[in-house]
Amino acid sequence: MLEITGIHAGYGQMAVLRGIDMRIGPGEIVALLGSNGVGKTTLNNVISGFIVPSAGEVRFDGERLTGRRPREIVAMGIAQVPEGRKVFPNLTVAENLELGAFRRAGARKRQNFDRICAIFPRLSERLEQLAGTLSGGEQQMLAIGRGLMSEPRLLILDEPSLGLSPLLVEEMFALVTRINAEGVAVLLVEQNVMQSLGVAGRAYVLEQGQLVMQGTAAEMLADPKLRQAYLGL
Ligand SMILES: Nc1ncnc2c1ncn2[C@@H]1O[C@H](COP(=O)(O)OP(=O)(O)OP(=O)(O)O)[C@@H](O)[C@H]1O
Repeated sequence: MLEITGIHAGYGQMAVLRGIDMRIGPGEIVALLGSNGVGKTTLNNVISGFIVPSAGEVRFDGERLTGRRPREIVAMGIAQVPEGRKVFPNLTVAENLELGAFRRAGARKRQNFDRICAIFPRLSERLEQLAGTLSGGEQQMLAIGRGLMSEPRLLILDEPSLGLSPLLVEEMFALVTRINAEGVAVLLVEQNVMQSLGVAGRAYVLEQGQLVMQGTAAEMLADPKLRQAYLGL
């Protein structure tokens, strides 16, 4: 479904991504693992159209995404939930969700709204609350809910577990599985290696702008290099 080929990208003179090849199939959960500053967010922004790569291309269902505007990419079926719970603090939960549905009207919008309330009961109990007064975990759920309002076939989650308490981290990963069970493919960008490999079918490891490891979650977990470098085992 998503095919990334030979992507090079950076900021000005600084090269960040140096030849990335990646595939995500329909209905998969794929984890993109790597420590701080290796280029994970940069790759997300290339997929979402916020950064134009200097070389390579991204295709979705065979159609070229590279060079398209972010809103066109959303309309094609890819939603990105950026790192850091970027909700509109002075709008209510319901209004934040509505904003995610800019390309849907009427009955479809209502259906999506109801579906998201069913996935996130915590949000459905707080629809009229200002988003800025939600807890950190609730804001993260709202950001994901807003992404789902555009009915994506691929949802990109950038560090959804960041800053959450251990219990909420568990809940977040369970939510990822639930969203995926509804047919949405997920690219899960995470530093939380163990839990990501618990829900993902496959994973890639990014180091200094290059993919250094890839395989099924089971292969990754059994790999001595990964265990040592990322799990300290
Ligand atoms: N707008 C920008 N201008 C210049 N450099 C940038 C910009 N955004 C990111 N960088 C740099 O690009 C490199 C990769 O950043 P990126 O945010 O992609 O990493 P990351 O793997 O997502 O890290 P983290 O897990 O810490 O979010 C870093 O060295 C960062 O400082």
